[in-house]
Amino acid sequence: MSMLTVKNISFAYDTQPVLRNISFTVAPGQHIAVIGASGCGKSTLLKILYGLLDVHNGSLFWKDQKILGPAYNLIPGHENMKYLAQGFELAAYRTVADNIGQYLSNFEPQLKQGRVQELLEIVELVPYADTPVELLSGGQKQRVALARSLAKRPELLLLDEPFGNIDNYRRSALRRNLFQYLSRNKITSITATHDKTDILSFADETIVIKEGQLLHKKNTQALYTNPVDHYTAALFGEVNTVRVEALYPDYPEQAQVLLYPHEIQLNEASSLKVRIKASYFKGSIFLLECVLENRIIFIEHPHAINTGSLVGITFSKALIDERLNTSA
Ligand SMILES: Nc1ncnc2c1ncn2[C@@H]1O[C@H](COP(=O)(O)OP(=O)(O)OP(=O)(O)O)[C@@H](O)[C@H]1O
Repeated sequence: MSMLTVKNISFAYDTQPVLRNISFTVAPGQHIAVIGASGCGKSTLLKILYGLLDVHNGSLFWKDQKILGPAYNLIPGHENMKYLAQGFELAAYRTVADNIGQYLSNFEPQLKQGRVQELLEIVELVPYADTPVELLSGGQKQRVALARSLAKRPELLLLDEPFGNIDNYRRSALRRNLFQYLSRNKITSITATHDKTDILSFADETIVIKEGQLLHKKNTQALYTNPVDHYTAALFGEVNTVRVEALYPDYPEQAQVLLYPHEIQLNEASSLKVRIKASYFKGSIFLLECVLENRIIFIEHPHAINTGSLVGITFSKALIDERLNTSA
């Protein structure tokens, strides 16, 4: 049974539609990512799910209960959910521990203290328990807000760019802690994000929004592995559109395929040549910017290649067949 059902919802702040005919369901325990270009409507969707905005058309349900917006519901926000907004607010002069425990009952102080301690550990802020929030960095504040959103054990957690301000060093550990915690406690989550690591490692399913419309809701691995449109594939990083016939003359002239940079290899023997424009160091690999038939493509390679060199490239025929069948 689905926990959340969204049926054909549309929304506009003024006359310009922001979300159009969005429908999907969420099963208990799922972790869902919402991705899409900046301004496509991700934050707006989360606010609607939480009941902070009134939909113009359609309806949404928490289990069997209709989710009502502010026009029909005096207390904004749904009691079984928690929403962590991008512009979260904390009590600046109160300590980290006070902020995290802000909405917890004071009837059983020991219980409350234990809970706050557990949350401090998840967001790795134990040494800052007694520090006033105003003295923290932006990323530390974000971690306090995240801990506070977990405090009352929501059934569904709605996260808007939850790791936006957090440095890479902390981000990976925090992300692992958080999703382990959510899974262990059977908390369902919907995360709006730009970060492909959030998506690929932690989202069972991904919703893709383009200009206010739902383009896909799919298993994340399937969505990445079989890219069907350039917009979606590009949300995961660089992607190339390649004319198949350029390498395999048996294919129809107009056949094109989407290939990630790691799916194209340099090969001296190949008759299909690219001109190297630049090599970008990416840590474990170099990203080569190349010109193929007057278009820019990106290729991953273990080394840098001299700018201006003409090199052969190749890509797997089996992969092409798979891609062409998928997009057919
Ligand atoms: N309060 C508001 N009043 C009027 N227009 C708004 C308001 N909030 C957002 N918008 C507009 O609605 C559209 C969707 O905004 P939204 O914040 O939902 O996008 P987003 O996908 O979350 O973007 P980002 O990834 O940049 O956070 C944008 O065109 C935005 O300018």
